[in-house]
Amino acid sequence: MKNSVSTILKAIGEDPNREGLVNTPSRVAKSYDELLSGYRVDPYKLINGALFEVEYDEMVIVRDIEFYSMCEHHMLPFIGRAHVAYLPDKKVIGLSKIPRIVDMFARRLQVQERMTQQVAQFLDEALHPHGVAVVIEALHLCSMMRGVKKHDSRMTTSAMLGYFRKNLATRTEFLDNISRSAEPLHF
Ligand SMILES: Nc1nc2c(ncn2[C@@H]2O[C@H](COP(=O)(O)OP(=O)(O)OP(=O)(O)O)[C@@H](O)[C@H]2O)c(=O)[nH]1
Ligand SMILES: [Zn+2]
Repeated sequence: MKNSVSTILKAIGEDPNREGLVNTPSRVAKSYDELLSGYRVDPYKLINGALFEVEYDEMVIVRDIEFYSMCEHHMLPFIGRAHVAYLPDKKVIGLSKIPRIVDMFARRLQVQERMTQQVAQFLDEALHPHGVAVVIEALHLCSMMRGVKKHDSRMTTSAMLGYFRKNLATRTEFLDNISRSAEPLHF
């Protein structure tokens, strides 16, 4: 990775040996290691058995989970918030585990649609709930600082499984709840 970054520095006309850049290849390598660490995470280890049997069958919603991801087309960041809900079938998951799952899928080269589905599908597989819903809103730097240069266009994607897909009232309850979200996205 370090050699490749040096090559990029030369290709853009920089001198990779000048003082400010000498350590840049190793910094970038370290930084990618962190930003793209999601490939090396086993999601079942991540949830660490934090699944609990509870007689609770109403909707659980965790909203405004901030995340940082990288688009696979340009390797530029997209950042935003995920809102996740599920309808438990006797099993609930530790609260902190949902943001951890979002982070794990965010820290890969992604398109927002796939990331949305992966979060929903993993929760479905791990919890076997009556339904899962994931809505993600994000700003894509590739559309803001280059290309079409649209600063305010945010992308919203959703994945609805089980009752959230079949039952309009369930979906509406979730969407109403997240529409009362915090302040708008910004950099
Ligand atoms: N659907 C989707 N598209 C994305 C995402 N991230 C980036 N893109 C888009 O991926 C597309 C790649 O298009 P290309 O024409 O191959 O690449 P490009 O020439 O850099 O495109 P422009 O961004 O239009 O300049 C662009 O339209 C991006 O806006 C994402 O998460 N989901
Ligand atoms: Zn992009």
